[in-house]
Amino acid sequence: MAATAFHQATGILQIQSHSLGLRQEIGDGAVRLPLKSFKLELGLSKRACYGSGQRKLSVIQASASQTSVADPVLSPSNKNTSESRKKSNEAALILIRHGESLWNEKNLFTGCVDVPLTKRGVEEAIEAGKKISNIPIDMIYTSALIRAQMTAMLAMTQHRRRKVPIVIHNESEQARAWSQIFSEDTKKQSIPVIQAWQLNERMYGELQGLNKQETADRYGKEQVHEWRRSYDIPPPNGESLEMCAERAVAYFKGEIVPQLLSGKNVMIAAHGNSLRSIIMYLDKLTSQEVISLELSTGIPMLYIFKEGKFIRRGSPVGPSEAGPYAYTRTLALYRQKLDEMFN
Ligand SMILES: O=C(O)[C@@H](CO)OP(=O)(O)O
Repeated sequence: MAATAFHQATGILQIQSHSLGLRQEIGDGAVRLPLKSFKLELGLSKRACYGSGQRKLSVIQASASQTSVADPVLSPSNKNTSESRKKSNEAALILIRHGESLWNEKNLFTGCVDVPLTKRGVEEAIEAGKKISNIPIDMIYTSALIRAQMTAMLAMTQHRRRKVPIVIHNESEQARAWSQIFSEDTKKQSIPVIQAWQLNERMYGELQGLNKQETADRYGKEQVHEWRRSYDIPPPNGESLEMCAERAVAYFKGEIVPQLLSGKNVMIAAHGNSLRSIIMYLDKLTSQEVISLELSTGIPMLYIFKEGKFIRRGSPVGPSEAGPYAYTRTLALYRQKLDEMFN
């Protein structure tokens, strides 16, 4: 459980947390792994160490001179939306690993095999959506795989802003032409969803479809752990985390960072390993540190992009978003507006 207090005057949100939603995995059975020393300080990107112990996180609010997030909900009648977007000096980045898939449930190596969610995975995605229902989202990126796409769409059913996520089809001229929208107002009430294979799960090579436990029994626990978690050792004919990072992080830098720079708030729904590679980049983890980075299914993580830096805001642990997130002033204002408009 997490205890929080938000002080309106100072804008300081304190979280007392046992866990930050990262976990240690045995097969695909999740065991939560509280962080040993995880510091959140604005302006500093801290390395995460993983171990046990209770943490008290104090997140100091950004300066009061910040302007609003890029969403007309903050200024429905304001004609200067683009101007405020230009001035906006922060953007939210949500990362979410897909909910449980049918092969997670069966403890099979999945990789790029396109397997849908279980009922539990559907529920995880909906719960995740509740946790981020007050965070602004202007663009959604998913992998090309259905488990990530289902997760994003199910999560968005819970968003209070009620914008419509719309999959962008750029795969051919015809697809582009046939999916055009002819109303600017309708466009404003929608969120583009971009599907990118570069965000796919790491290609697991000849392990795809094999049972994780049986593979460990056959090749030894250590060998399988090396294939699954090391940075640069690929599974047979598959991608190492390093190879996965070459495409996922390149895509993140080339396509997603420019959106954040323009003030857009972004959600990425992807996979254990494509997200591990992105988090390794965001948190500046070493190839040793990334070995112990494990992500739970369906747990959204929030970063703030500000002045070219990614600041981790913690991760949800409670049943709602009230505890997990250290809102910045901008996010708190966005939420307040949603309260005023939709309550
Ligand atoms: O099977 C997979 O594709 C992944 C994620 O479920 O497995 P691992 O935990 O080994 O990264």
